[in-house]
Amino acid sequence: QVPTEEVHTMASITIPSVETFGPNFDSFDFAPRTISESQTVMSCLSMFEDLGFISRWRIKSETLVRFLLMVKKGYRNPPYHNWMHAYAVTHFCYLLIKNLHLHNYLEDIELLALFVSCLCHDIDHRGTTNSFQVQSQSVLAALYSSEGSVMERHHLAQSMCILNTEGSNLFENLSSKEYQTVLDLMREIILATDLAHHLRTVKEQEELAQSGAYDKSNARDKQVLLCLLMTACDLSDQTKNWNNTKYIAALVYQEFFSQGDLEKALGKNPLEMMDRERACIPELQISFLDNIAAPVYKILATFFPEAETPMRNVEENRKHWVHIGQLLKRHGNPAQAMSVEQI
Ligand SMILES: COc1ccc(Cl)c(-c2nnc3c(C)nc4ccc(C(=O)NCC(C)C)cc4n23)c1
Ligand SMILES: [Mg+2]
Ligand SMILES: [Zn+2]
Repeated sequence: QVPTEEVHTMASITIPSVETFGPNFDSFDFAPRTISESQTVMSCLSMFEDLGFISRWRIKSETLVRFLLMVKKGYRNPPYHNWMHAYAVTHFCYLLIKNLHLHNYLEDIELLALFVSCLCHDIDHRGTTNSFQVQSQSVLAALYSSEGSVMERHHLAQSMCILNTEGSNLFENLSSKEYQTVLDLMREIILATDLAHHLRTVKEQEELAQSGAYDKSNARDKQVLLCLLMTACDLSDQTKNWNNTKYIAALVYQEFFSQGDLEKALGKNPLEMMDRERACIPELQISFLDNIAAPVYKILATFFPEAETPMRNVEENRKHWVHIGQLLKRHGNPAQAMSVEQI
């Protein structure tokens, strides 16, 4: 259900080279959110082409364009979990494949599944958490709460719907065995984007990285690596410049505080990080970096020395939050929650 003329126009053009979108488009320091939203679908075409996916998997350009437009349309517009988040996450996956020579660690079909999962991983997100689905007894909770990872199961279901729609099935020219494999991989990868799942597997990721005994023929090793790479893509806004990090925090807390407002209206007590009256953003972000984001990029850099830049940038961003926190203590009333505009 995307306009046919738009599909034909975009499918008929020659796909621009990635350099069109910036000289260092393939460097870890490139911030994908500097690409305007109107250019994102075209630049996804360029990434598919540049990664060799179009010829390797015999993807028809009309099908690819329709798939990308359907995925983009599948995202709603909450402050953070919108199409631009999916685009930024997908761009980081492109950087990983280009800069870390992942072909020595993973099969081609696993890289395809990872890249497509990045595009789809948060589709139809409502800007609220899994626990909010259960608390508010949403339709999605009714469908999926018995298995957990409520939102992630919904993102997966929406992705499968698009792939099952005539004309937007990216994998139409894969063999039936390849087709089954890529869908199984997308299921694992998208379900792994639940932070609760990540927190259960991060220890294993660390041990595998430190052991130096990664074995490409070991299915579990490849699964653990894929989960690490997916989370590294999902949190990659933390690996860019301070301006980007500051902007992302404003978006994330707009989303969190809106959920907190809803929870108060429902007579529930929100978590401190969702309560605009209580949250101290610098403090919360320092603990998010320390407990969740920084370890991911440390482990990534342990696996891949070429991934040092993202790790260093996260450390840099933490220093900025410490500085902001000090300013707030010295000049602001510590009890007064910093408004997101003040960041
Ligand atoms: C990978 O999956 C997700 C899902 C949802 C979100 Cl919002 C994020 C995410 N992406 N950027 C951020 C930033 C800048 N700060 C965050 C602060 C807290 C949390 C959070 O969920 N804390 C709960 C605790 C039980 C882990 C998530 C944050 N986050 C990632
Ligand atoms: Mg998600
Ligand atoms: Zn995400």
